Amino acid sequence: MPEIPTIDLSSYIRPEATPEEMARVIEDVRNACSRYGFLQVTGHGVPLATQREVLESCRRLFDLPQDVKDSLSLKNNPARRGYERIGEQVLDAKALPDCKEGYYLGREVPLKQMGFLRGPNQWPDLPSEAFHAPVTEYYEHMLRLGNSLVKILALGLGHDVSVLEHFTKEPVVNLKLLHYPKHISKDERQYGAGAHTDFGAITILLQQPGKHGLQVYHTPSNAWLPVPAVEDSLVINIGDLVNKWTDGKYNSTLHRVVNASDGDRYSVPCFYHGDLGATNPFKPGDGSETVEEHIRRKFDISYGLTSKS
Ligand SMILES: O=C(O)CCC(=O)C(=O)O
Ligand SMILES: [Fe+2]
Repeated sequence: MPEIPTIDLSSYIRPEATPEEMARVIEDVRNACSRYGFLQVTGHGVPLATQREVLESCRRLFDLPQDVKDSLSLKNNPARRGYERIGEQVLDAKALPDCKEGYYLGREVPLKQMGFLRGPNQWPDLPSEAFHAPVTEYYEHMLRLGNSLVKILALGLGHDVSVLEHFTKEPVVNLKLLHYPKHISKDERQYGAGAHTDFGAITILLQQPGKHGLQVYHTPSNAWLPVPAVEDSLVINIGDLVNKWTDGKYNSTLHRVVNASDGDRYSVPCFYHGDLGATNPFKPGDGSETVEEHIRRKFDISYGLTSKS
């Protein structure tokens, strides 16, 4: 059975990395992206304590009373920051609504500049050290790692990193805190997250260690490959934007979640969408839609929203 590859990023990230070491990482990432659209990374520079704290923050948030969480709903927020109830998102229209609850947050943007995917966060009423501080710290690491990863991808495609100038100018990078309750449904159409591809450029996913459940579709073997939830490994996957921009050279691959653990499962995907006004950095002037147009269409469909609601 094929396996999603694991790549040690430290030989690219560390300051004393040699050009040969960096080239090796670029090549390994390129192969994983074209073969699977998915990889796991170690040596990514995100401290283990920061990973544990953000997962604890998930638990604290989702343990709040339902009415408190509902008062933070993303549906009332034009920036689409905030809370999604269990069953509110339908990632696979052929399956039942997702058995997960979620919470979006991103860069703090002043209210007067609020627009789709940009604006102030909706912070729950929890002490800073229990939520705001650890989540913000994790977010800063995601920004840094995301910026490195998009460079690695561009280099692997044979481009100079300067092609990313507009795309990385003011990138929309959003975290989603997720909670999957214990899977009890006997209905085979019920998933934690229905089969989908991610909308944006790349996703960096933290899974709660030992809480397996993520499965990736592998076309050549017509099989769903499990991506084990290994401590200190982050899952990276290609989203639809990069798939489209590279004509499928880097694949956005179908994946889904069934909480395989005996209890709650928490995870934290980070969606690196890029600058909302950017178009294809690898083929400038190809007439492709902007990042904003692309994401808005996919996002709104999955929540049954129209752009105005
Ligand atoms: O929770 C996971 O492991 C994956 C979540 C996911 O695929 C998503 O939110 O797009
Ligand atoms: Fe996903």
